[in-house]
Amino acid sequence: MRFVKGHGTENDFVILPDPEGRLDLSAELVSRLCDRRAGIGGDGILRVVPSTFVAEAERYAAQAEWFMDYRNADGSVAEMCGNGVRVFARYLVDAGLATAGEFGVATRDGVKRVRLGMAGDVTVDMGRPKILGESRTWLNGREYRGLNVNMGNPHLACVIDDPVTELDLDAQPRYDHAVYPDGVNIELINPVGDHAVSMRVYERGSGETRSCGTGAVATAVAAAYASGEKTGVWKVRVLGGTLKITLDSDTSYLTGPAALVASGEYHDIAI
Ligand SMILES: N[C@@H](CCC[C@H](N)C(=O)O)C(=O)O
Repeated sequence: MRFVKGHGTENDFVILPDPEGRLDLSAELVSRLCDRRAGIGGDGILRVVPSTFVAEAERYAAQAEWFMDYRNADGSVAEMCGNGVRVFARYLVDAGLATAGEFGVATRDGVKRVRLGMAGDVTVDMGRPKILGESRTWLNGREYRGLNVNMGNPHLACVIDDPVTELDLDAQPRYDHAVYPDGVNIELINPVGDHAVSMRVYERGSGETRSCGTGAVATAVAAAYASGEKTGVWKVRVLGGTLKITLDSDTSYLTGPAALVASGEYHDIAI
């Protein structure tokens, strides 16, 4: 199985080119690939498949030739991945499957427009964040309140007073299952300056990661909400770097680096 390894602010992915739509990705295979000791290692998988070959993406084929089939490291399926789309776009351009400039990528949350040059940052139009109220999480013996933000996938974005650097995110923080029946990505946020925040994230299906693009947009939404704003540009510092989020009145943009770092062949040895 051919693979390429890439990351966006150290949110890392195994990219699997599947031009003929032949790969059968079971949850077990995904978790073996993402295993950091016995596999290639990654927070998730990006299967690159023509939209016309996938029932759930066929309707997007006219606007987006390629479908990003995203899987979390535990094998679960997610609707969207913001850093993943940026890395996916970088891969398409690098592999000669798309031309630098602007184009659409099909995802389970619809078509995302990406903008990139031959090198440098990648910007994605992430759509309008949906604020669905407030909710709570419990970790390290504390309760934190936050905003329920849907970016195609579910988020709980909490601006907190405790320093995020001191949180223990080894285990899944508890959350309200009635609000999030399909699980949730949880962001813990400290303001660190004018329109600048520091964020750590516990991702559904992957555990703590060094960055999360959809989570960074949810973070900017929560930070803006906390300061009574609706639009503006926010810097979100994550463990793996910095992302720029632009909140417009009718959409949001995620900008940051995307790098391809290795390629090779995977030999699946199920033990
Ligand atoms: N890291 C991603 C989000 C990946 C999906 C998430 N874990 C979920 O299950 O919703 C990003 O950059 O947005």
